[in-house]
Amino acid sequence: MIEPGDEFEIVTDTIAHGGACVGRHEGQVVFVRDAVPGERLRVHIDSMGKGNRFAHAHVIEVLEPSPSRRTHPWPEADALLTPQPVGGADYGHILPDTQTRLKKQVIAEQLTRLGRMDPESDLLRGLVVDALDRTPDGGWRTRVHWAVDDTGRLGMHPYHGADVLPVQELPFAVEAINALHLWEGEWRNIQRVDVAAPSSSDPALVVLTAAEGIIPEEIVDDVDVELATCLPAGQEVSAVIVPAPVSGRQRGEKPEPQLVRGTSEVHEAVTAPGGEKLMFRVGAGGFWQNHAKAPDWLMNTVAEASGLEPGQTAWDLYGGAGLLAAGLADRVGERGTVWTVEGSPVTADDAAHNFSPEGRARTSGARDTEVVVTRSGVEQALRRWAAGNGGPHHARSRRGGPRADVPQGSPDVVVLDPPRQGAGRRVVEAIAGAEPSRIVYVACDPAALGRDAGFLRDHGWEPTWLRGVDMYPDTHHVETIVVFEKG
Ligand SMILES: C[S@@+](CC[C@H](N)C(=O)[O-])C[C@H]1O[C@@H](n2cnc3c(N)ncnc32)[C@H](O)[C@@H]1O
Repeated sequence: MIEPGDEFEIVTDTIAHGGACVGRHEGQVVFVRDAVPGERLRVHIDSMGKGNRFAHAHVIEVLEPSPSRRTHPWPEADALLTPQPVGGADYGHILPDTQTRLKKQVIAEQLTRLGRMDPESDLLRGLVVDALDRTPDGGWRTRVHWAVDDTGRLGMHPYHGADVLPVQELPFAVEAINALHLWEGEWRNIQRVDVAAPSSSDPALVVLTAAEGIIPEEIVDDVDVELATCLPAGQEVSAVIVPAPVSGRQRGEKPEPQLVRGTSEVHEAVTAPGGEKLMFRVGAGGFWQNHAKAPDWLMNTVAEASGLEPGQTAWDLYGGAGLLAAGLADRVGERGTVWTVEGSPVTADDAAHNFSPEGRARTSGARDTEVVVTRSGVEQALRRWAAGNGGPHHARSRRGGPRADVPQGSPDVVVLDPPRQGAGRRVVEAIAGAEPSRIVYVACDPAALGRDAGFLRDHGWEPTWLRGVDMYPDTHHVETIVVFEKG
């Protein structure tokens, strides 16, 4: 029987969802971090899983390396160099082509195991995972964050740990982020530092989250001095301090965010399907895709996968600042309708702005497209839609007319792009109940996708198109797009 603290040799077999490799020791399954399939390793058992049925381990020594192993490009994240590697690059020790191949295996495995798809189906056998290029500076991430330690220095957390380990330059970040040298500051009274480096000519936006009990207004001057210490001469930046998040139980007025320099938003430039340049406003803390090349790829791929025709109606659930909605609006044109639903107040406000007359997220073919932006949880919005469209909670607005915040009529296509936990049974069933002809599921977690694919298949929806995209290099994360059609 394996116990925490045990050390032994093991040969790793396959890759598992979540980044670890699977091996066996005396008949028991062991999930080994920092490994590559097919390696002989010496491992240390860190913990046992549910009912002691499996164990979690990390590598102490590589006895026979895989030909796909490389020196980790980031020493602070290299498990062979440090006992507490920082998170955020758990595939860094694997050659890039092998990373993509392993991600393909994980998608296929989750769609088979949880989605009950046939592993021998043409779709799974022909699965392609595209890899997005990095920017010329070698980075890819346009959104990063650091934790702050007790002395005000920037750092990152280790895998599943609360410590803050000092970290300076981030090798995966685009140059515009590392150029700020923020690690040279002492960020007292700050608990977290986020940076957004936009694709437009706007300067990067630094969002500093105040420590618990600190009022942003009182530390504006300190933060400004610290910025002056770090930034190279002539380096422009925007910076805003936001208050510490409040838990549901805390009462009283929340302190206001305080602008320190520049503006509290950035603009993101994206190339639409016909080649036009669109611009999206993204406010401080608002959602935007992380990989510099992801917005173009996603907008274009999803628009095409939707198969939408002029005059049709599309739903864009978990819509963010309207990235995918803009591509859908371009396809349905001036007689069509797009309904986009977003739960975060900042991001929903960005979407509303982006499709307003002042916004710049419409292609020339979508100037008059009806784009309805609803700030709401998706589940609640779908309930309101059902109530206004003869569903189980059929109802009119309080004034007696149709409900203003949801469109009338059924969708032709539903696109959904939920966060990691996926959409879940209730949302999936509500979408199926709206009877679109096509559902396009954009997933950042293959296991949640597999589970939701299983729900859709229970209702007679079958995957008809599938594509992966490796837009999180050096991590185990991967994006998958699946088109489902009825029957
Ligand atoms: C993966 S992002 C996709 C955003 C957008 N499609 C894009 O590509 O930019 C998911 C979005 O869903 C929002 N969100 C998360 N849970 C939600 C919920 N239950 N209801 C509505 N929106 C939600 C998040 O704020 C985030 O903007």
